[in-house]
Amino acid sequence: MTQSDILHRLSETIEARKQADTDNSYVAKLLKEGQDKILKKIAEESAETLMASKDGDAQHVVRETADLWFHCLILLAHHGLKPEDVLQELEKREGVSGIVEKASRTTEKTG
Ligand SMILES: N=c1c2ncn([C@@H]3O[C@H](COP(=O)(O)OP(=O)(O)OP(=O)(O)O)[C@@H](O)[C@H]3O)c2ncn1[C@@H]1O[C@H](COP(=O)(O)O)[C@@H](O)[C@H]1O
Repeated sequence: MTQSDILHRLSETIEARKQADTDNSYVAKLLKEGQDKILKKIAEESAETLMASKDGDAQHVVRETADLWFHCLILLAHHGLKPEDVLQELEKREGVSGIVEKASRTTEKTG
């Protein structure tokens, strides 16, 4: 078992929470509240990550990024997606420099 398996296990838990009692589950409650509430949490956790970074506290950055990733997993589940979909996208991009990718987009527009 690798450490990255936690993303898979957590997404399975989140998926199962679609049927769970909202009184006993934070995830079930947030999924029930819907997209706007999930997006609000992501905005909050993003802002908290920015503030932790500006404070220069590395362990605080880790905790806030965990909150942010966790809420992004809930957003993916809301859309019927899994972390594997994002990991696949990152794999597709592997080895392609952002500078090269951006240049190819510019050429597409002007060419
Ligand atoms: N990883 C997490 C996790 N990270 C953060 N959180 C919760 O996310 C919330 C983050 O919100 P905030 O930090 O803004 O705290 P808050 O002020 O209480 O937030 P509000 O909801 O009141 O706005 C807190 O309630 C945290 O406890 C998490 N809750 C659950 N998980 C995982 O999800 C699984 C399922 O959780 P339940 O659905 O609650 O059983 C758990 O077993 C864990 O593995």
